[in-house]
Amino acid sequence: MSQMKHIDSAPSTPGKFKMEKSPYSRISLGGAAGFVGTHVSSALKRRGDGVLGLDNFNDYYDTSLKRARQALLDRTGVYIVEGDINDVVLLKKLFDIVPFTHVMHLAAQAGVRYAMENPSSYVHSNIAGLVSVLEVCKNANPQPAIVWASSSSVYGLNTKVPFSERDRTDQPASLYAATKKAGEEIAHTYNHIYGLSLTGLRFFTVYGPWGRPDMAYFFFTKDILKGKSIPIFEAANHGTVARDFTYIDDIVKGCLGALDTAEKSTGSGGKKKGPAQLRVYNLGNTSPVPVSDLVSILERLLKVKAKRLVMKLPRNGDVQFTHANISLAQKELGYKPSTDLQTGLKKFVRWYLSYYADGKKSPQ
Ligand SMILES: NC(=O)c1ccc[n+]([C@@H]2O[C@H](COP(=O)([O-])OP(=O)(O)OC[C@H]3O[C@@H](n4cnc5c(N)ncnc54)[C@H](O)[C@@H]3O)[C@@H](O)[C@H]2O)c1
Ligand SMILES: O=C(O)[C@H]1O[C@H](OP(=O)(O)OP(=O)(O)OC[C@H]2O[C@@H](n3ccc(=O)[nH]c3=O)[C@H](O)[C@@H]2O)[C@H](O)[C@@H](O)[C@@H]1O
Repeated sequence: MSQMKHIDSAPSTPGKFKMEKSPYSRISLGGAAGFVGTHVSSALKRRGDGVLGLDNFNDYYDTSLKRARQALLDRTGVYIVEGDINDVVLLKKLFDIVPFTHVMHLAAQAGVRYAMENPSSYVHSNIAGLVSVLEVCKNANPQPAIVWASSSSVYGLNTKVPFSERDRTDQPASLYAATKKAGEEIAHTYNHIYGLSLTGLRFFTVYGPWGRPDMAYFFFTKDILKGKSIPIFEAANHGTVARDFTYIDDIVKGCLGALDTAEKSTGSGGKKKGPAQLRVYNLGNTSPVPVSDLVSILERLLKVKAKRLVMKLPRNGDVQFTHANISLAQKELGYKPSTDLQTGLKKFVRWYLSYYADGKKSPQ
């Protein structure tokens, strides 16, 4: 019942919620109050697309940050309906109000290590939730094109780098990775049986302003400023632990490229032009940086020396090294990341210091 109350409060006519500006798209954005969702929603809105957000505002991390992102989006004209992607009645109602041309599906239980604490939240959002979204999309007329977030974690224990889309993804190191891999297989099924157009994006460790407090660059910043020690994982084989850290603005461009090149399905009554798209792309940065170097950059930007606690990489779902081959996304989506880690972290730190400056908010 409470879900219905939320949707009843969604505007059903254009106003703040403008959806009808042809030739622009009408986009349903799941996970809009999340880190990536906030940036993608506002970029879409800025260029004239209609966006309706959906988010359940769960408390995996500080909900006040999600509410602050919501307030930011509200000012740009993006409305977020509060509800769960597993609520099929709610989803159908949204599709009745708006004939969406595209679905940008970013809602998920993110985070690699938390999967050991709360495995069922991953099954709920990343498997059951994805199926709910696809069930509703399959029955919608017209059928929307779907772009959704997979993850670099699907490469799992594969050590052949850089990872390209054709490489093996059958050795996930975490339950999170397994649910993202399952999502890719589920996408295959809905494309095969129902002709849904589906594009999966394997993001590589995204960072930037309005980011996620559970991610290392974010809580390292908080703890360095507090003078607390930070655990830096070192591989048992003494090899480098590194990530292909990717700045949020580059990821946004990749998402928009994927939406713009996604082929719309024709819906139940229409004639299909041919087999619907089923695509998957790496969205990374091509230059992995050791985690210890990330800490050095933060030290310089914050002008505080970190208390480093170097420890053996625990078996906690983390993989040792990620590196994206992005040539496919470059060719087909026009994806061209342009922000290096130093520049991107500078923007993050500037945001962090100003966001928490007034002392009324504190990072949790
Ligand atoms: N940030 C990264 O480094 C990264 C890397 C690879 C993949 N991804 C994927 O990209 C997507 C966005 O990630 P993010 O970093 O913005 O994470 P996020 O946690 O900030 O955003 C996800 C949003 O989805 C919402 N949500 C979760 N379960 C929901 C449900 N059942 N119903 C409705 N809303 C729900 C959450 O409240 C949250 O606001 C996720 O699918 C994530 O797995 C992120
Ligand atoms: O690219 C991806 O697919 C994944 O990127 C991130 O996962 P991760 O790369 O593990 O990001 P962090 O949790 O921020 O960790 C970054 C690095 O810091 C290291 N780390 C983390 C925590 C810590 O206490 N110490 C430490 O050294 C990790 O081992 C890792 O190498 C996101 O959290 C996932 O949601 C996402 O799916």
